[in-house]
Order: sequence, then C-alpha cells, then structure tokens
Amino acid sequence: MRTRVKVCGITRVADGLAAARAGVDTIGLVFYESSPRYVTNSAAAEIVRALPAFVGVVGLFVNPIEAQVRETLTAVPLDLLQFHGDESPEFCSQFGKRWIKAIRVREQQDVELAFDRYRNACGLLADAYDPALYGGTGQSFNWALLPAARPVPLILAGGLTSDNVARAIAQVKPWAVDVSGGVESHKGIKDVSKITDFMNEVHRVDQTD
Ligand SMILES: O=C(O)c1ccccc1NCC(=O)[C@H](O)[C@H](O)COP(=O)(O)O
Repeated sequence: MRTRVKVCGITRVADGLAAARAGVDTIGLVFYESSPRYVTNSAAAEIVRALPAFVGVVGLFVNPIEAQVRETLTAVPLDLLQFHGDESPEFCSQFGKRWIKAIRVREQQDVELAFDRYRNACGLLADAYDPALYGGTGQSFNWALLPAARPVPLILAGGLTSDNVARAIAQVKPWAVDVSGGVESHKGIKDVSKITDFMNEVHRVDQTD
C-alpha cells in the first residue's frame, strides 16, 4: 500500500511548491499563534493559491474558539481540519468539514480510548507527548504502543526524518505519515533536499511491501 505523506508547518509559498513538486500528498498550515510555524489567514491563502491541483491542504488548530475556525474557513480554502489540542468530538464535527484529531501518546490506552472517542474523524494522528507543547516537538515515541486494530486510519507523527521513516512505516504500517521538524533547516523553514530524501525513503519502503 502507498503511504500518504503530509508535510506540516508550511509558512512560505516556496516551501508549499517544493513539497508539491516532491510528491507530498498534503500540506499542513498551522493557525496556532504560539507556534513558530504560525501563519495568518492571508499568508495561508497566498500559499494555497500557489499550489497545483491535487495537493491537499490541512488547517491545524489548537483549542481554537469556534469563530477562529469559521473565520479561517472563510479566508482559506482548506480541505481538512486538524485539531491538535483538547477539542471534543462535538466541537470538531460542527464545521461541516472532514477533520482529523491529533493525540499525544503516553500509553496504549490513550490510543485505544481516542479511537473510540473520535470514531467520526477521518484520521487519528498519533504524536509524541510533551508536557509543555501540543505538537511540532521533533520527538518520537514508542511506536509499539500503537494497537494493530484501528477503526480510524492512523497517521503517524512525531520526530520522523528520512533516517527513521522507513523503519516507522515497516513497523507501524500507518495510513499516512506526518512530518514537520524533520524536513526543516530552521523552525518554520522547510529544506527541499530533506523533503526529497524523506519522500524517497517513503517510496523505497512502500515498494518492499
Ligand atoms: O508545528 C507546530 O509548531 C505545532 C504546534 C502546536 C501543535 C501542533 C504543531 N504541529 C503539528 C504537526 O502536525 C506536526 O507535524 C507534528 O506534531 C509532528 O512534528 P515533528 O515532530 O516536528 O515532525
């Protein structure tokens, strides 16, 4: 099976285009002001305008108020919403958009409970737990905590790089992988050669399946 790839935390038109040319399936835009990868609605709209057809756009929020999500949806043509905080399933479902829910994994039960609680999501993104940060930590976690039974497609995130993504896919067999810091030269600035190396590794391991 082909593993889908999301590159999150795009902040510049050039990086969005580079990700598209490298064959990334979808980019992520971070609408969380505390993030070094935060983009305003107008910067995000410019990035999306420059993207070619068939590259998806995910808008990432952390504990937003409803009005923030609605304003962004009016300004930026997003394909999918990603909730990366403590949002309830009811909150995530109210926008008439497909959505994914991120969880920070400490133990296997975290994932099992989330699969049940967020069963209406179109993907569950498993990320590393950090007590101080909601995401984009560059840290990985113990992939053995991820159960084999997955009622919702699993997106693996957290500290992925071209050095470990093949091993991660071979072990976890996720629907998709999500990377941010592992394809950056500086926070918020993507590195084209790191994106290419990452994609090559994903393709390489997918061919061995
Ligand atoms: O990217 C951020 O700064 C961020 C801040 C707060 C919540 C989520 C954030 N990013 C979420 C992502 O989708 C990242 O791709 C994911 O956490 C993996 O990041 P990394 O470990 O750097 O690959």
